[in-house]
Amino acid sequence: MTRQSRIPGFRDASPAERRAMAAKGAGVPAEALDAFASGGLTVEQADHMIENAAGTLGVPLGVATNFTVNGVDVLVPMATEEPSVVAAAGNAARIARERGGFHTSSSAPVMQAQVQVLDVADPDGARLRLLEARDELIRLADDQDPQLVSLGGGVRDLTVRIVDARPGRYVVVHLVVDVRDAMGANAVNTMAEALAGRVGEIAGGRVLLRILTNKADTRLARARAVFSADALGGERIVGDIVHAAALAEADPYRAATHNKGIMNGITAVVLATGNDTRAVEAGAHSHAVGADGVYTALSHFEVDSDGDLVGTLELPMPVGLIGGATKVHAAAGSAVRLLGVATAAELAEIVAAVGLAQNLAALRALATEGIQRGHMSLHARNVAVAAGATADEIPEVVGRLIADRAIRADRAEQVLAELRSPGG
Ligand SMILES: CC(C)(COP(=O)([O-])OP(=O)([O-])OC[C@H]1O[C@@H](n2cnc3c(N)ncnc32)[C@H](O)[C@@H]1OP(=O)([O-])[O-])[C@@H](O)C(=O)NCCC(=O)NCCSC(=O)C[C@@](C)(O)CC(=O)[O-]
Ligand SMILES: NC(=O)C1=CN([C@@H]2O[C@H](COP(=O)(O)OP(=O)(O)OC[C@H]3O[C@@H](n4cnc5c(N)ncnc54)[C@H](OP(=O)(O)O)[C@@H]3O)[C@@H](O)[C@H]2O)C=CC1
Repeated sequence: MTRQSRIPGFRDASPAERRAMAAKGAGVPAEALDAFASGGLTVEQADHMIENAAGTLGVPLGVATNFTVNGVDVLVPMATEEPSVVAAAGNAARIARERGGFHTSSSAPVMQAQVQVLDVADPDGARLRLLEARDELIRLADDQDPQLVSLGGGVRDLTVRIVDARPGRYVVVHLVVDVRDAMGANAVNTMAEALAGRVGEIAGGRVLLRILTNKADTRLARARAVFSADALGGERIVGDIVHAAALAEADPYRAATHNKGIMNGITAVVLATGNDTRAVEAGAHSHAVGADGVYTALSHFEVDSDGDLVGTLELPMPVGLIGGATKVHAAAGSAVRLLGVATAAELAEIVAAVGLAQNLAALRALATEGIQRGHMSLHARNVAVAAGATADEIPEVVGRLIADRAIRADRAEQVLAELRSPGG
């Protein structure tokens, strides 16, 4: 069936209606999204997931509309506590779909583990001895995960670096592993630990660390979209968005905020699908450091020959559909069903598209009216609730805060007091 992510009336529906509309749009049974209603995790389940579990923590789960990725409509589950993130993603996706939506690609799902060797008398000699033993070491690593190998994954390469550090020179072996549909940390860590003894013998040193690197620059996801100048508001706004992005490329102070905007979208999808947000964030920020050692923007914006804006984003995306919490958390399972993805690569590419959308929405707001009007209008609901407004009172309090352009706690309390006073 054809999937439909452009759903009239979605924003004005109730959460239960939205679940039904989203399931219909994604072509999955309505009950596939039931876990979104309960949060998908009991305290008993939580007790099996982490140590000293004392409960669970609820996070809002929204669905971003309007996404088209590689010609297919996608409804995107986003877990976030921040107002305006889900609206902004849907807003940019609506603009992108005019020019065909997002186009994505990814490298093979390859992760790397590092094995650090200390006290090596001849690091250059050790490096070549390890490379001579490459086939033996790869076989030893692959033997640790026959299931992964049978699925078409397994070790793809073994490389050796010499790292000059303060106390001396370290020989560092990199095990390069195709982890298929897993995030891969457990898989590659098991392999790295299994290699340690033999690597130490061959190098003639003492093995210390044996662990995945989160600088996952061999596992990249990419997204590209064209945003029409008309839909963005004209040539001047396109130019100003390019200037806004250019500042992020040139200035680490702006780059950190620019990339935070990208991660607003990325982390929300990564969390919703039960993946490791810290791994993705570590990969993204390490990738944002250029060859010159300077932290810069992860995305790029330029103007095409038609005068439209072209946005591109490429970053490490170590996400999986197997392992970690992805399979045990019912709401994460629902999120994956909503997305309709069958491989980790498909998930990674959609996450990159959401990151680009999020970035464009923020840049457009910043290059035009500023962030506060759109963001703070949506944040006004939080301010009203924090001031003690009940469900019946929220719309009136929010309306007055926006009209007064004073989205502040003290003003919300004042408005509430007025509303509750006789004749208010
Ligand atoms: C907030 C909007 C979207 C309003 O934008 P708008 O133009 O006032 O909204 P609209 O009513 O014309 O609606 C346009 C589309 O936005 C979506 N939309 C609009 N409102 C809703 C809503 N209530 N619920 C659900 N969806 C909503 C929705 O997709 C809608 O189209 P539709 O599908 O309905 O045809 C816009 O101002 C925007 O995109 N702002 C950017 C907000 C943002 O980036 N927030 C992130 C938090 S700020 C931050 O942390 C990062 C930052 C900004 O510092 C990063 C950086 O500096 O680069
Ligand atoms: N630095 C970091 O980022 C670290 C992260 N972690 C955590 O590691 C966890 C992720 O580890 P990960 O290795 O993904 O999880 P798992 O070990 O749970 O899952 C991977 C395993 O699943 C099996 N498998 C079954 N089907 C597939 C398939 N289609 N594709 C790939 N593997 C398949 C494989 O073999 P088999 O059946 O033999 O297991 C594979 O080894 C996360 O919870 C993360 O938070 C842990 C340490 C460090």
